[in-house]
Amino acid sequence: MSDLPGIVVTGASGRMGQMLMRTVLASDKARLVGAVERPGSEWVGRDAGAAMGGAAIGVTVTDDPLEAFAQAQAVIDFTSPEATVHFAELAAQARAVHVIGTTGLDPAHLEKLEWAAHHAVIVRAGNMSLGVNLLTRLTQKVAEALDADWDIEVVEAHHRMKVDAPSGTALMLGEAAARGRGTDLDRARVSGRDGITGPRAPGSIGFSAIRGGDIVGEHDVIFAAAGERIVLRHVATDRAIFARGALRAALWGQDKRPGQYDMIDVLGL
Ligand SMILES: NC(=O)C1=CN([C@@H]2O[C@H](COP(=O)(O)OP(=O)(O)OC[C@H]3O[C@@H](n4cnc5c(N)ncnc54)[C@H](O)[C@@H]3O)[C@@H](O)[C@H]2O)C=CC1
Ligand SMILES: O=C(O)C1=N[C@H](C(=O)O)C[C@H](O)C1
Repeated sequence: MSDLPGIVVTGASGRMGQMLMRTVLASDKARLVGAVERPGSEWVGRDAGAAMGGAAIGVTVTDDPLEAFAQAQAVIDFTSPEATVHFAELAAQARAVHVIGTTGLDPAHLEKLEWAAHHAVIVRAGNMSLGVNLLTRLTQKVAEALDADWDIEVVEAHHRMKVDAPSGTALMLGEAAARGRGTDLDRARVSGRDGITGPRAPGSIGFSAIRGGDIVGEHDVIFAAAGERIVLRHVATDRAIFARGALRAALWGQDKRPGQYDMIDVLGL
């Protein structure tokens, strides 16, 4: 039997789940040992490769995460906040690295991840791509260099099926801008203006979300001053960038101590 790290992908039938399974199957650094879907999914009980429309791969999609995680060195999880919190507990019990791409987690969800991170490695990021993580660094630097005369706005666009807003990436970029400016995003954040809003609150960081069609993910960080404007932009055209980052995180986490990490740690940025 191969000693390559065994990976379980949760949310196997999802947009990211399928991309993740293809990425792991194509890798010579890891092997796919499990695929998990929610109870009631028509994928449960089917071979994961066949369910994706290809050849059988010998991995049956299951709705029993506990059984699947017991064979895994890492769980890659792009599902929903409720599912992710549940998986964190089970991955910690199995001492498997838990790579979390799920977005839309609220403070109560994040608190529950704290417990799990005492027992196992968690790598979580609202965006697993190299490009976006580099952009967070650039955003922080630009925000550090500019004074409060420069208004900061984050604009994001995603496909029509996306359920959370602002996107996890937009929040990462907003956090980076707030850090650079020495402020707290929770206080500075203004989302989705509508109606008679009055003039822009000085020092605020604004978020706007566009939803439509099959847009993979686009993010602009706008620094606007009187007479000039800087726009930092990332455009994702292929979900493979997120899957590659997630697999890299799963491998990176293998020899790390329990705790919470992000893609800046993984990429060494
Ligand atoms: N961090 C990153 O780089 C990225 C994060 N995402 C995030 O990943 C998440 C998923 O995105 P998509 O794949 O587009 O969504 P999707 O809706 O296509 O897939 C989610 C899958 O999770 C499954 N699921 C839900 N609850 C489950 C449970 N209890 N057990 C097992 N499976 C369960 C659903 O049945 C579905 O197949 C979202 O939060 C999205 O924002 C998406 C792309 C990149
Ligand atoms: O739901 C998506 O599709 C994406 N979600 C992540 C986010 O919320 O930022 C990452 C990427 O933009 C795609």
